[in-house]
Amino acid sequence: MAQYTRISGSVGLITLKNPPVNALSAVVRQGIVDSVERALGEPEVKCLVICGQSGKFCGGADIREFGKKMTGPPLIPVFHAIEAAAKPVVAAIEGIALGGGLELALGCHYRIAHSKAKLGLPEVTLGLLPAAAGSQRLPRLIGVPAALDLITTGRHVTAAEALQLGIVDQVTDHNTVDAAVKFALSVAGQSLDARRISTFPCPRLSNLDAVFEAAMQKVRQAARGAIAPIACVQAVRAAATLPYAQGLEREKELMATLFTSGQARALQYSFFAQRAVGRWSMPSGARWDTSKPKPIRKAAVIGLGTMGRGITVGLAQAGLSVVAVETQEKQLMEAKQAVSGMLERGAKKRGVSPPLGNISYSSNIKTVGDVDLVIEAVFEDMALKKEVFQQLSAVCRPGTFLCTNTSGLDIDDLASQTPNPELVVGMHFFAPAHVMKLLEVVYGPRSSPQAVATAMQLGKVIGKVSVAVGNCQGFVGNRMLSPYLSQANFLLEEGATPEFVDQVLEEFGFAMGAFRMSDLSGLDVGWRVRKAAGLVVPGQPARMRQGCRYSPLGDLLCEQGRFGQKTGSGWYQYDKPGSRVAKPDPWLHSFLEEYRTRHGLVARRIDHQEVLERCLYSLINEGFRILEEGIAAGPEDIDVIYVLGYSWPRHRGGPMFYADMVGLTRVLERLEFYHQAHPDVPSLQPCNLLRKLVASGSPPIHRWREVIKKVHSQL
Ligand SMILES: CCCCCCC/C=C/C(=O)SCCNC(=O)CCNC(=O)[C@H](O)C(C)(C)COP(=O)(O)OP(=O)(O)OC[C@H]1O[C@@H](n2cnc3c(N)ncnc32)[C@H](O)[C@@H]1OP(=O)(O)O
Repeated sequence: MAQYTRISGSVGLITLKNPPVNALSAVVRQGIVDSVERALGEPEVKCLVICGQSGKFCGGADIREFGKKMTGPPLIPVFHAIEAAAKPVVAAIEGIALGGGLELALGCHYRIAHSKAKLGLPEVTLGLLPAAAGSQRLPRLIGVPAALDLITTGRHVTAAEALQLGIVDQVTDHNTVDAAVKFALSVAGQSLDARRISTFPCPRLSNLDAVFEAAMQKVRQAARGAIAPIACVQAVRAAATLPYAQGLEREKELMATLFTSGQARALQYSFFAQRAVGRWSMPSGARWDTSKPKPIRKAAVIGLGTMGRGITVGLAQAGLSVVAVETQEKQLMEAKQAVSGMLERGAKKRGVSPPLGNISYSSNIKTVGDVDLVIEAVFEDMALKKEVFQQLSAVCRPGTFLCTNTSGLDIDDLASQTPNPELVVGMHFFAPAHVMKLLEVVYGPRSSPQAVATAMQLGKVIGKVSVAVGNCQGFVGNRMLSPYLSQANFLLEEGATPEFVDQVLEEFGFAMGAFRMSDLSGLDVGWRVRKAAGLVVPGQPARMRQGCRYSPLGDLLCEQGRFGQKTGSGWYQYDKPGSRVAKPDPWLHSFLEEYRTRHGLVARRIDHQEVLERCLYSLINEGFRILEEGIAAGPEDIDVIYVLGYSWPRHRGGPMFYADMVGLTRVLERLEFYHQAHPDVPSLQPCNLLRKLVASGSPPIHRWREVIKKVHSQL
């Protein structure tokens, strides 16, 4: 609702009340209309202030109303009524003014913000554009280049930047409503002619075409197929070239296309999925709301390689006290220098001082005796990790949580090295660990709910989106990647090139195709895992392992020392080791031809559809197996992992959402087709849960949990 009160007799105060973020639901919109009408009708009222309750101005349109039947007054006429008011209306912005929230403020005559407030038009991140006249008012207020930046990126700006850009008129460190009331009284009675943004001409640009061409090129490059950023540029162009009313029409047309698009659905699903993963549950019945985390004040990181350094930076930046341990003095000194550099660069960017004092460095593992939680981040080698866990068990005080940063090793096996396996959880960070948003929190069969809750909470404290998953080979992310990469390799055997496979996957929206990604992360990483799994043993049949098809192509490249970017060659060639520019490699093409000849394989023409379906559907099929086994609690967990950790295009929601969009029947049929053609590839065999979902009439993704529950109860 919107509550109307009077302050100091002559100020009408409208307070938006719709927890948690005062979104502009139908009731709130109606409340604003009624309150404005009332205030304008009261002769004693000289001016109005609009604010939000609980220190939050407004989080924008109510996203939960999208896709439902529209009720209540539409936003544009509401904002026009405010702008047209004959009494000054001041927005008192505390906390947030986002999307429709900022558009509401732009409809007001003045804007006062608290110094800690964040403002922005993030609609593009939901597959939309600021279609409550934001795309038309903002460029008129702050000019085209700045408006293009804000609207196409959706970034939030601080109150200080908003003041500099001219979005707000005043910033206060004190009570914002008091400041707004005082301000409103000071301007009451003055002419409002120069305060109605819709009447402003858009600031002229001499190089208008060049500015929009550059903006379009920039968003096309960054968008990877997303349509909303392009529509945002078109809407701002309308503001720059058309009268306000016509610009508004164009905004409406563009929004109509976006509003019902699959991309908007996917992005809005992704928004809620990222919040839903915080409400985790385990097959044992333990849940986020019944498991209390222990507060972590002091943590230790063991092993200061690339991952350990990133984790140390993340913890220190979040204000925790960190003991950083590396047993070799030389490496310790190098790590200290690197970590300090990362902290200094990060602090410079954020305009704060680097939290160097939060970290103490040591070459002695015994110095971790008084920490609340340890994150072991030594080399990915089970024997080494076991040794470290045994040492930790001896030196840590009772009750210390022991976490391992691993991308796939058995958490339970590691836990068995300690007298308290209930305190052990996996924390799978993604490189670079201080930047990447995703954290897989892996529980073993003996991990206590409190250990999981503590790791999830710590993830939140250091700014990660944490997803709780069960213990299995590769956990969720890497387990699903395995069939995807296998298919990519099989396609090479059958006649495709790395360039073609990558082109198809990048056109789908991945930042990098399977082969460019492997070159970046290093081919030796997978080689080591395959060796440990007993797959790379001399004397084995070349293309079969345990009765299943196997491609040794990656192993053969590694045997040649081709580890990817770091060695200057892998699936592609590079100018020099470490270079990032991948070029097609004639050597690789002849190598593939020789390989096919040696194994009697005849190259055939492979089309886009086959590449996409075999790579993506095998990955999705593994996702269904993971749900069936209870390794992930719901499809949202998998989708968040893929969007945040594996560069799955956000506007496609994630693999499980994509399967829902394609249609489960279609996914099942195509998997059956490919499995018939490749019976020796078990990952193409449709899994039981997928069949059950199709047999249940292919319910939409938000109802899959009901079917999953039934499948689990039958086990
Ligand atoms: C019908 C046609 C209308 C056309 C209008 C077109 C023009 C306007 C479009 C818009 O305004 S679209 C919305 C733009 N706003 C946003 O994108 C903001 C989204 N929210 C956020 O970024 C964050 O939630 C926040 C506001 C910065 C707060 O972050 P915080 O970390 O503090 O909390 P969260 O866990 O993220 O959120 C808490 C809770 O609130 C729900 N929520 C947040 N924003 C909205 C919203 N705009 N509508 C509905 N619900 C919202 C969020 O989902 C969380 O709830 P749970 O999911 O955990 O239950």
